[in-house]
Amino acid sequence: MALDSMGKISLKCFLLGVLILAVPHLSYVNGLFSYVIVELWPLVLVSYAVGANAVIFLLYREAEYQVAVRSCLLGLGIGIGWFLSVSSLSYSLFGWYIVTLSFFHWSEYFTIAVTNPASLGLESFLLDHSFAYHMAVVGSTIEFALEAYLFPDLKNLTWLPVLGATLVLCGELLRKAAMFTASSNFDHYVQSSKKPDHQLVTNGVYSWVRHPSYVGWFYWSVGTQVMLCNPVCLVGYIIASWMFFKSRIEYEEVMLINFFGDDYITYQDQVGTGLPFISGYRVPQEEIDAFRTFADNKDKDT
Ligand SMILES: C[S@@+](CC[C@H](N)C(=O)[O-])C[C@H]1O[C@@H](n2cnc3c(N)ncnc32)[C@H](O)[C@@H]1O
Repeated sequence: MALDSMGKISLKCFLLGVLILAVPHLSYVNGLFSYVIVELWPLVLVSYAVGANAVIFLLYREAEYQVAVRSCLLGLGIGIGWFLSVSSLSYSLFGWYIVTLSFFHWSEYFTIAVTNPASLGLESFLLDHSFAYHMAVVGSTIEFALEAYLFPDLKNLTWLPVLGATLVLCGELLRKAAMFTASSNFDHYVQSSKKPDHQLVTNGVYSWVRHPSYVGWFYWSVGTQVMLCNPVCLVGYIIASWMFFKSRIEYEEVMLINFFGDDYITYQDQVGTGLPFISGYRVPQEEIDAFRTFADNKDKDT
């Protein structure tokens, strides 16, 4: 798997953004420079962010610039989230949330750049996923801010955020493992017509569950709300994500049955979807029996 030029630009600009983490360490330098860093550190961080974006503006044009600026901002998100998480007790969980979101969106783009560059586009960042997704992020931010103000003790728990972070990490790992396993067969858009090279994947994490990337994303999104100790959004996220993946899996499986026929139906019999109370699209048993009898007879005739 070779990394194409957009993937390289994305990686470089993301790292340029993440490098903001090094800025406080410059305070070890003696003299006036050190004084500026220690006393005026918010200004120094803003200057770094502006400087990094100016470099990108000078280096890249058009499509490359669009990828570069998004990657850099997501890298800066990692740094800013980290600073927030270590500098303020009541807002430290929100800092982790920013780190989590920034890494997720950048790594979606980068993983597609590595595994399926033919389908790579700006939308691979999944930043414009849907209006509902944006509302979910805004809703969780508002709930966190309100509860941090009204019930600060709720945001000072330790075991719940650790549980949430574990869910986020496991969900992220499972999703990325699915993307690497399915490779060029994985597309952010559900395909409605079969590409000539589209193959059915049933190995690796696809032998554990039929929809590993959705299972990963489901637990990742629920994990973010556990991590934030957001009870209202936790319930909302479970219901909304479950409904979203239920309808998406049913639609996707109709397409997959069209593409792969009996091979996919056999796969469905052997492996579950991986999401609770979601069984996917099932062809009625009589139709499967009729089809298999027809296929057997056809084999005997030839
Ligand atoms: C966003 S990916 C999600 C894949 C899968 N549902 C999962 O959760 O890992 C959607 C694309 O993957 C393809 N796809 C889903 N399952 C597949 C499989 N087992 N083998 C090959 N392609 C698959 C679909 O055709 C669709 O275009």
